[in-house]
Amino acid sequence: MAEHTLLDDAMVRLDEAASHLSIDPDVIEKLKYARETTKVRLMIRMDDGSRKSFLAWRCRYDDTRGPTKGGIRFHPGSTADEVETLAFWMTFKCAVMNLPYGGGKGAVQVDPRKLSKAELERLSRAYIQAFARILGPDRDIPAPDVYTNSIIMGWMADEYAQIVGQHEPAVITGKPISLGGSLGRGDATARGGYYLVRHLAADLKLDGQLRVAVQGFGNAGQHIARLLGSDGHRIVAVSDSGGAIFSDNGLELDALLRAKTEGNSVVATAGTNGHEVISPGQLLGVECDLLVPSALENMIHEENAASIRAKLVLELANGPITPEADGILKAAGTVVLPDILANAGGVTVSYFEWVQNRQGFYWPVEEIHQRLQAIVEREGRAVWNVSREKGVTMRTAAYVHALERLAESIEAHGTQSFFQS
Ligand SMILES: NC(=O)c1ccc[n+]([C@@H]2O[C@H](COP(=O)([O-])OP(=O)(O)OC[C@H]3O[C@@H](n4cnc5c(N)ncnc54)[C@H](O)[C@@H]3O)[C@@H](O)[C@H]2O)c1
Repeated sequence: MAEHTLLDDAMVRLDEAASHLSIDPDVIEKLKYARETTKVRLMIRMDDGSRKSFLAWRCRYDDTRGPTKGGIRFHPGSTADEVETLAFWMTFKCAVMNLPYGGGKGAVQVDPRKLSKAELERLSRAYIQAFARILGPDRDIPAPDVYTNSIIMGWMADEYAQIVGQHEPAVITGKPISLGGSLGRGDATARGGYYLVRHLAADLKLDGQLRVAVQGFGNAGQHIARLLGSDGHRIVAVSDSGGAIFSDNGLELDALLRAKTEGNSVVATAGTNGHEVISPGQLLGVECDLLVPSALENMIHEENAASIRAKLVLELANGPITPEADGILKAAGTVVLPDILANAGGVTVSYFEWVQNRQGFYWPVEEIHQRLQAIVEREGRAVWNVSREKGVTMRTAAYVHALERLAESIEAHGTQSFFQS
């Protein structure tokens, strides 16, 4: 039997959305396949003088609505299937938020924790050397993703500038502020999700202090814990790749953040402040109102979805719930705020960074937050309305909302009926 890929799962969502709309078959034909996916081997010199090669990809999935936009992931498990699926999701995410972008994504199959800083810099620059002809502020604009960060984006922007012979900060977003990055990019992904939950709280019948569990404690996970914690909500469980930690009275966030800054897992805080170690599986079953998957894709699947007790799931990670698990959560009455809406704050502030780079005029952080909040609330409300009107989940509603926009753009180039008339 053919292997069931991540992209197959993504197509299930596309077909489901299409079944609620009357759109031209041309649109589906265009969105079923990536426009281009380039695979290369990056060869770098290691500190010990040896050479080592790493597989790398860049996918431009669809650029009908604008230049392709999407992060670069450094992960040992990355594959072409994962890159294309993430690029497909970016296509829909940008359309949900009405950003003038298509979707793209990139990855290097590497465990960056095993590289020295100098090796990491050489690898980041090698990525840009390999893909410079695909990239550009009007073609394809990368950003950070799992295990990449603003320092890496700064090296990459510098490498691109050296290749094209001029300053071109808008080619990449998520840069350090001093190199043309935007204020507010650091916590944008979590902040977008936070604004979404706040905006829909009354509709979702959320009231008072929430109990929150956060799976994955990197950029997205740490910031959502901080934002919700500062509103008085109780973070009762968090996990990272080293394990999970729980406190019924609420975890001490400063201790968790300190552990991460010192390069440790959250489990290093066990035994202090009432923190106790639980298994990663137990985290999903913790008694809470809100579960925030903020790690990797497919973490919530057929085998563990039934253990979830949260009433609401905010998908800060991309694709953390499989279609089978979606069905289980729907049957249990759990509302899922889907990735393409819930974590779109990151790409939205990336868009602001690109706009500021191009206009050469930079906004204060308050303006970034206001603009982000306005877009999240506008599109979050639109998706909520589609969900009510069509009686579908928030995920299907988000896909329907995005697909309508994509269809309009694709159809504007002419459809079968146009060419036959
Ligand atoms: N950073 C962004 O702007 C952004 C934007 C949109 C979506 N996302 C998505 O959010 C997710 C997290 O991204 P990030 O930028 O926070 O990455 P990150 O590398 O900063 O953090 C990832 C976290 O997940 C943890 N993790 C890995 N395997 C785990 C496991 N098996 N169980 C529990 N935790 C595990 C890691 O230890 C780390 O704490 C990804 O799906 C990413 O695509 C990020």
